[in-house]
Amino acid sequence: MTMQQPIPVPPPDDTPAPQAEAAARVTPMMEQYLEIKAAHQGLLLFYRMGDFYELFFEDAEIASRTLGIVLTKRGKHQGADIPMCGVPVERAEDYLHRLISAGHRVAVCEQTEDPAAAKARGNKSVVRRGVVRLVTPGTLTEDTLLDARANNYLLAIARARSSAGGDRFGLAWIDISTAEFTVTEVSGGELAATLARINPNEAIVTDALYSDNELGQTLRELPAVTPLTRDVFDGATAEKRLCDYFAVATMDGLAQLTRLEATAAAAAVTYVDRTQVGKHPPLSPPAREASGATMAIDPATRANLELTRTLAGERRGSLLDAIDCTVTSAGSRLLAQRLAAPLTDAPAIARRLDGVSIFVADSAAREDIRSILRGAPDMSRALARLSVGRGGPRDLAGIRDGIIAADQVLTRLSEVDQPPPEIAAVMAALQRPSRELAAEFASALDEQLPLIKRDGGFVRQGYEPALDEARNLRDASRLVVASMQARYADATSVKGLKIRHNNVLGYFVEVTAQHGDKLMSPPLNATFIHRQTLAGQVRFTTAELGEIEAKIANAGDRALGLELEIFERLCGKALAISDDLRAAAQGFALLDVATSLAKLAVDENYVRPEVDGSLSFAIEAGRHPVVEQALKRNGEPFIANACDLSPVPPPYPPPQAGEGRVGAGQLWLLTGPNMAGKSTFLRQNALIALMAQIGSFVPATRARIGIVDRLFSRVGAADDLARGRSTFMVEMVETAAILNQAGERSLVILDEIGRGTATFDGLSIAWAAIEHLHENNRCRTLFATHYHELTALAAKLPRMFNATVRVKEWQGNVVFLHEVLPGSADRSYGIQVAKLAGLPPAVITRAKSVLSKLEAQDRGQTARALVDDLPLFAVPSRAATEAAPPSDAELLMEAVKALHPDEMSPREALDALYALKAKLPKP
Ligand SMILES: Nc1ncnc2c1ncn2[C@@H]1O[C@H](COP(=O)(O)OP(=O)(O)OP(=O)(O)O)[C@@H](O)[C@H]1O
Repeated sequence: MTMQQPIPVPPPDDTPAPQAEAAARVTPMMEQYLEIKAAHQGLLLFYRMGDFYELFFEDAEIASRTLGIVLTKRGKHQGADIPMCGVPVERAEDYLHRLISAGHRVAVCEQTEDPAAAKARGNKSVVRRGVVRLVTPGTLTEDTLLDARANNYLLAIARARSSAGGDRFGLAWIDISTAEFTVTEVSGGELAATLARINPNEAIVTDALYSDNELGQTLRELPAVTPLTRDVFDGATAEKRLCDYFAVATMDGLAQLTRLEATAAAAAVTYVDRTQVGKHPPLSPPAREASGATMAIDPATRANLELTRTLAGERRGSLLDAIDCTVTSAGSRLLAQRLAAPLTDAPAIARRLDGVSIFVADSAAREDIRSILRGAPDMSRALARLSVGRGGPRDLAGIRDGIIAADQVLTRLSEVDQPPPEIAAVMAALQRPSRELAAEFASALDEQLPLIKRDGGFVRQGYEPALDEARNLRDASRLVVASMQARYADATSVKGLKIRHNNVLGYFVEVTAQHGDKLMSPPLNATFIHRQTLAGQVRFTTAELGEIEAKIANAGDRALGLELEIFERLCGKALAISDDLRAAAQGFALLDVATSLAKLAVDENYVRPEVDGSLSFAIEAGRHPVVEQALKRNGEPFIANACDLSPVPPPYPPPQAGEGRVGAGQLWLLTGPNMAGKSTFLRQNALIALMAQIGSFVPATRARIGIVDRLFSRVGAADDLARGRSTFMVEMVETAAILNQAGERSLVILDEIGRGTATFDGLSIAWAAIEHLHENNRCRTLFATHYHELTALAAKLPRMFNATVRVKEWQGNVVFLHEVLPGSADRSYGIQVAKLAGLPPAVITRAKSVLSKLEAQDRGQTARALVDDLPLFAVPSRAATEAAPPSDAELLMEAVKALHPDEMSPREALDALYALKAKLPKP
């Protein structure tokens, strides 16, 4: 989070001492600067001076540090040098980009009158200047400043304090580059997960909220937070401000908002208005998001699962990167949005899946549509730029090409047999934009278009007779200049005589120095009027040249004026149908996502998941989407594994005394050696659930998933020193969140909790956490651990099952098979993995001898003895004795009971015998 300190502004009635008076005198320009700066505290002021934006005082210091540009001085203020630095206007976007990325906000101040006009008012007059725009991270529209594949959200957060406890928050987020506008209301407990999902580039809050201690931590997670005065968040005027923005008498027809949502929405539009200084970017009416409509995923889980970024902050290696086969930036943005907010409504998910299925089945349609979309422009961002006056001729062409592409897509889609509702809706959206508009744009715009409209040259010959006439005149006059040059060369007998043009002299005659005198002497000096002598050349003008110059300038100005008029006219026509154009753009994005997910499903061999209202979680031959792709690149296979956390249908397992609640999902305890693939297995199941609920096919041969409403993960461990938390503290904070919040519909994955502390503390915490998850949270859970002692709990907890990842030992080395099977691991093979990692042989030998001594003391027995004694392991809802760990004899009995000799191969029977023997207490 970045904020700036205001620069020192002199007190208005500062009366300087006589001797200091001269030094303290403020120049008129500095006076103007300070006045503008005072009105834009907290922003860097880009103050236009000729071809540069200059920054002064602390702004200059910040900019020179951030941009690595030279810090100079200009004059004095109150006796001290004024630090200054500048950026050239034509490269301003590049510098803006870097400042915004560093979290700064910038006020762009332009000269609003011609310097000549200022001069006319008097010699000391300063050119009038005004701020034309505030550039802030959340309100960008320029392509160069935006990431094409990500949304750029501005988020307003409004809080309602509740005396009954439990604050509520209204959230409104806008992407002005695409006109999206969404609102929702959440509780304090849901705030962090919702902010992580929206992932805004800038948030606005009241001053009070900004300095609120409780919220400080949550806000600091955001890239930029801007505090604003209370009036922006005034609930009483919210409705009116929204109505003003949308130019309606009442908001009822556009959206039904709660007061808190309206407050946040009004704050957001007020800020947009302020930053665009009078321009009014069109926004879609606020779409209200129902609470619980999306899977809640807290920030830690998002980070741990590496959904859109890896833990190292890269897009490459994230789930999004692995599944993103989109061909347009709008499609890529939509996919990222969906991944951030998986749905919880089974029918809505099924509709998305229908849209994907059709293109899985029809490869020809899929590829044809993808190739049309590949060439289609980003219409929504073109439209947004046009609406705030920052568009260029290529944006108009973007609208034209978008409509043409819509026609091509429609033609191709009409061949698809029985399009499902989602695709039918896309087709309806693509019909909307006016075809006449595309035809008109096609006849108006040239083939090759400049980026900016300023210099003209984008209207097609033949589109407007008046323009053609002005251009002809301009061009004909240029021809006249060419013939004049020939004539002058003849008349003066100076072959090398040239007529040239520059911005200072306009058109002029140029000869080399040796011919200069000739033209300055009679009779030629009657025609040639000397203007300038340079080292090698002498320059002249003539009366005739002056006349022709005026003609060319007039015709050129007229042509340019006409072109700009045409631009505005076309722009107005596009904006008049902006709703239709945005609907079509959204249609493209939807189609891109559907066809790209279909391509992914086909290329990667994914299956359509069955998503329903049950509590099932049954995955057959599941794979990790990211690890599988990485292994594939190296030509290695990924070993698929099943996972079933579905409620166990009675009568299995054998009913427990007093235990009538077998309806909830299972808890799998996964043990296995290091490097066996436990984390991969845990994550892959979470990712499969997530992919299913965004409406994607999944890496498995079959998947049945009962809607997951919250996803929790505690995997990996990292210090959070910035927040002053150790690895273990981070682990416990995240575990606490899970134990406090997970419900029956949640999916929880926990990897090695307790490992960050002393063995017995860790084991105890893990033990108690499993009991709590099983008895109180009753959620579908995957729990990986190296504490093999925990497997004993399976005998007591009816919905807990042990699973292990198989390895083979071969010639003293460990071979990873990555197969997940029922059962438990007998050891961790940590030393073998350490050997693989290249620890010195002496260390390995020593570790082995220490291990065998420790094993002789049997840590498990000690633990169990401790466990028997401790009331800690009693679950509140059950009798303490029920949760007590079983004795060795009980363990053996359980293991024998679990054997089904008739279903075993001789090999499996032999393995089972060895496993039983391993369970015998060590002498
Ligand atoms: N199913 C699989 N098929 C193929 N390779 C796999 C599979 N699962 C894991 N791997 C490979 O094994 C490596 C280690 O996996 P993972 O990190 O999941 O192990 P782990 O059991 O969690 O280890 P540790 O206990 O040391 O954290 C992965 O980087 C991956 O390359």
